[in-house]
Amino acid sequence: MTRIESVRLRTVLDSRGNPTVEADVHTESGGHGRAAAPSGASTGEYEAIELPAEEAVAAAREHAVPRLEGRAFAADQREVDQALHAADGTDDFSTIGANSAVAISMAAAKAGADVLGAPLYQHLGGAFRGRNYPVPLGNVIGGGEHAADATHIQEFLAAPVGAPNVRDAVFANAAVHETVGELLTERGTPAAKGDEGAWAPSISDAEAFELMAEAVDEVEDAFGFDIEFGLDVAGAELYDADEDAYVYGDTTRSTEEQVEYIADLVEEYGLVYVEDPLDEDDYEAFAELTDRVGDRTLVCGDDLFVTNTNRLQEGIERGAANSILVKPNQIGTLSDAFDAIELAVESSYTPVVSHRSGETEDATIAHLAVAADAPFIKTGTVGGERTAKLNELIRIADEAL
Ligand SMILES: C=C(OP(=O)(O)O)C(=O)O
Ligand SMILES: [Mg+2]
Repeated sequence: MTRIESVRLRTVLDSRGNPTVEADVHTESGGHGRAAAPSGASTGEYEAIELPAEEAVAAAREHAVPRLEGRAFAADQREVDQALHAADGTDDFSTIGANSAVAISMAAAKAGADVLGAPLYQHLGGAFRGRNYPVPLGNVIGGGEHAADATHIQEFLAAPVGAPNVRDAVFANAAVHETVGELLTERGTPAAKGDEGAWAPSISDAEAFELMAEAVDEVEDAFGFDIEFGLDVAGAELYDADEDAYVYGDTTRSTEEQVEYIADLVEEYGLVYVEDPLDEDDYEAFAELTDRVGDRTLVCGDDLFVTNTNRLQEGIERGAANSILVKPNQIGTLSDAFDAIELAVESSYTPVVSHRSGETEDATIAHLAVAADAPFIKTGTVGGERTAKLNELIRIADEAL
């Protein structure tokens, strides 16, 4: 019933104005799914390979499409994703590109859901999913690789952990974003926005912490529920291997000092979430920090784990973290992303489903988070490619798909 009739690939615009891969999957029974690959800027060294979009399209047309058309069934996600792996023949999707793979994988899932007449989250997660919603982590102030001349820490993330429902949580994050904008105006600090729509003022990290604390308190009072905040440090971008130190402009910190610094920040600001506080190769320092603060905060591996079960397994064995960021395009298929989530949950690691800095209007990750019962989703705060996911979460909760 869901046999794939055609897979069409093209390049479309992403939010940075770069070309990215879009896939259309049609089934013989008339089902249709469309999905587009996102793209990172602060990418992890161990991610699956994103090829230049046109190259990825050409390679997938040659190697993957013939294995899918007339052969694979869209509703059999494992079969589709195994066909993508077989077509690629490498362990990092360097033949067809993880960008082609993930676009086809997600489009097939949507085509399968279309034929079955089920919302995507239910097709992926089953009948018992759709009652829990992830808390959105909202990027409010940012710099690093996402904006020039802004904070060293890549993302300051509002975390409305006390929100009674997903809609209130989404609006609370937007309110924190707006409040930070007002506070910046009051201080006479001009601010453009970075790649994910977060404010990107030329201020110190210390000032950003002050602003976050003030804005979160204000919005917490207005909304009447608990709002905390967290960080994506993107430590691999700060780490300089030659100096063996974390470089924050004129300030450098040794690994020991970095662990101390982050532990102090967790204490001082009650951070509920710290992503990539250390370099992507340093399981040991991750473990040291997790040992110190893992009972109070999520220590999340993004570049550390790259949604890869082998790297996650190593992290679990070494006690490196207690949370994993899940980005389907880091690993190339929805099946691989689900495997990472399942291994995480079995090992009491909290999965956090995430967007990339380069995005499209594709909202698959909203469905993935609900399907997998992920407690958190990181998908920005404002801006059309970010609200595409946030509004989809609101629609899922409203059963208005
Ligand atoms: C979303 C992120 O940024 P990018 O997509 O640039 O890796 C991140 O680092 O978590
Ligand atoms: Mg990150």
